[in-house]
Amino acid sequence: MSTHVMAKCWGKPNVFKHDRYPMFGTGLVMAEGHHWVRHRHLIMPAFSPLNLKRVASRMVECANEMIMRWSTQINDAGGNGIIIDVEKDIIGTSGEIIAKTCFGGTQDEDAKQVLRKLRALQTTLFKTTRYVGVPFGKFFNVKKTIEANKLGTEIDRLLFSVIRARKESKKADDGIDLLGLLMNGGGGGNNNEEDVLTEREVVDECKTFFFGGHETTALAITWTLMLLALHPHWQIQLRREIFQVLPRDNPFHDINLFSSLKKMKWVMNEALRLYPPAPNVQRQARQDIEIEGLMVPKGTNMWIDVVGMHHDKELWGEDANEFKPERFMEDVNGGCKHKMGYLPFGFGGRMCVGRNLTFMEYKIVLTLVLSKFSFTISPSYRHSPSIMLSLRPTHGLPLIVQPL
Ligand code: HEM
Repeated sequence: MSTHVMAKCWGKPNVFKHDRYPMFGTGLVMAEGHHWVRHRHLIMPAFSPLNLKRVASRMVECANEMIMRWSTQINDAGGNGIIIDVEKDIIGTSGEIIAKTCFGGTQDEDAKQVLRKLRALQTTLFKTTRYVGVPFGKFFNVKKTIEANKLGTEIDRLLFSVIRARKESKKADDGIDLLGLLMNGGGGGNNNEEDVLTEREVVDECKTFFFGGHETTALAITWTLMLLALHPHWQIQLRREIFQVLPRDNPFHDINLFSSLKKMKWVMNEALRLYPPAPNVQRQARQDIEIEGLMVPKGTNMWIDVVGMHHDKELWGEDANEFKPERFMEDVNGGCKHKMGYLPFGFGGRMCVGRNLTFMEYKIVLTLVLSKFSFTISPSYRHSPSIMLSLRPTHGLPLIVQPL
């Protein structure tokens, strides 16, 4: 069966669309059919390399603030190094980055509130035992469902007010943050009414970017730092590469040089293989589908276990569980025996729209932290990855951070 036919046969499970509505609304992650085609077409230009280059300086600003906080903490403690919960700080920084990338730093307080409420919403939806998809399941935990809807409405209200304020103020940098681009038809030069998102649609896309855009990227960086702390020779290799490729006095002078950070890319690919921040992808059969003699009846929900697939020895070989960035040296698929075996950003037409933003943020943050500090695992670290929509370290990531 061709990929084209497959794409039309599968949709997002209805059960998740309803359950996750307060978080994503009908934003791109949940959209389908014509609605999805229109949104994807309008949103893609906002993530073009040119637009991303324009927001790079905001990423550098946020990452530098974190570096300065760490340096101050280390100096205050005598200058030799301290234990820092790196996950917490990286998620905070990534939240600031997505807020600035979305809102351009013009509505900082609103952005912070959106992030706080989204986090509370995530805890309500995914940290408690709820019976999603179980018949009458919503009656088992009415309180949590009401709480989630309330938070969803509050986030909507905040975002509507941000959009209206933006329309009234017409700030000079409106066009260079994601919100400005979405409000102007995605930055693709669209002027047709059909080609401009409504306020409601912009709100849902902002929620999607805010949530989908910061935690995943932060976790990619967090798991990478854990792996580098465990494999110091890779830490040294990346640092050496950074100093060879980027000018020491102004590393972000030319963002095009990032493409020469080859080892950093292998390390990122390997971290995303071992600890994919999006640990599973779900689909529902929109019609009866036959796959190599197997009949999947219409309505069937399917989970693609990305973590399982990324650790499958039949696909990756006996060293599947080992950290070996060099497997990506010659092959973007890391030598996986199946072309669909490596899916950190999903697949086909629904592949992650924000991956270039992630690559940029990942390289900026890693360049800055590795240029200033070395990392070792803290004795207090307990390895316990768990899934709360994304794959995260349950007890955070305490690392010993030392100045170079
Ligand atoms: C390490 C970082 C990231 C990972 C691992 C990741 C993972 C994914 C995956 C697996 C999908 C496919 C979901 C599916 O098919 O059901 C996806 C879609 C999506 N991602 Fe990401 N993502 C990341 C970063 C981002 C960022 C930075 C943004 C935006 C600022 C973003 C926005 C989206 C959107 C809007 C979609 C839906 C695309 C569509 O259905 O057309 N993601 N992402």
